[in-house]
Amino acid sequence: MDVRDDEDYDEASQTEGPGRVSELSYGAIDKPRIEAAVREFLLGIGEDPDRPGLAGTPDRVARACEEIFGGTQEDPGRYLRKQFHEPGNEEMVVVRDIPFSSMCEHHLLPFIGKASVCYIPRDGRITGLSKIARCVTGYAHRPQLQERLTSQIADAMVRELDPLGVLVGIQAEHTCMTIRGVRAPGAQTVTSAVRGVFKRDIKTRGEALRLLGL
Ligand SMILES: Nc1nc2c(ncn2[C@@H]2O[C@H](COP(=O)(O)OP(=O)(O)OP(=O)(O)O)[C@@H](O)[C@H]2O)c(=O)[nH]1
Ligand SMILES: [Zn+2]
Repeated sequence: MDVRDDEDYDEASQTEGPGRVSELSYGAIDKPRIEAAVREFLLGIGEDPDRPGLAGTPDRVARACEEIFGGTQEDPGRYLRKQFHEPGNEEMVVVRDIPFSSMCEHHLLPFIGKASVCYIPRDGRITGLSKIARCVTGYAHRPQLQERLTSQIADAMVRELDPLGVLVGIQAEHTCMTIRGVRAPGAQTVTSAVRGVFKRDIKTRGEALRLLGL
């Protein structure tokens, strides 16, 4: 069985329900199982899964799931291990407005937005800029909560780079709040995760928030 290797994986929140552990292979996409479930789902909403328009749908959804949830067994923090050394550089780095889409774990509906990551390297220990965006995308490829996504990115930065500080901000629109339920289109959820010097130093945090446009 594949076991997720990221340290901050919140096992406690994943243990609800009967017989889960024996049935689960974290991060493995079992396409036949998804196809069977989609067929059941179509029956559940009163559709005929064999009508021509829907005949290919279970396969399509299974392939879409590979794109949306694929790679969840890998640690997205691994991207940050591509590092460079600029001795003495302890200046703020900001990668702003990284677009992402993720799936809300409560409704399995997308939430879509932008993530911004700001950090201050410790003695010039920096990572490739694209690796920060890859890390965001990696954590987004799971059933998620926006708050958890935000913290996981910040914690991966701390773990892999040991920076002086990290601030992650995410702004997203949750379709579970727009196309159903409360139906509040346009409502934006903003979350932040603050680590290290940004936690202690209000002036530095203010500068970071300004650069992040938050
Ligand atoms: N904190 C947080 N809540 C989320 C996120 N995504 C969805 N939710 C919320 O999860 C909650 C689930 O509430 P429930 O009462 O169990 O579900 P529900 O009956 O479908 O709730 P409504 O959406 O209010 O109709 C809702 O308030 C959602 O808005 C997220 O990323 N973070
Ligand atoms: Zn939701």
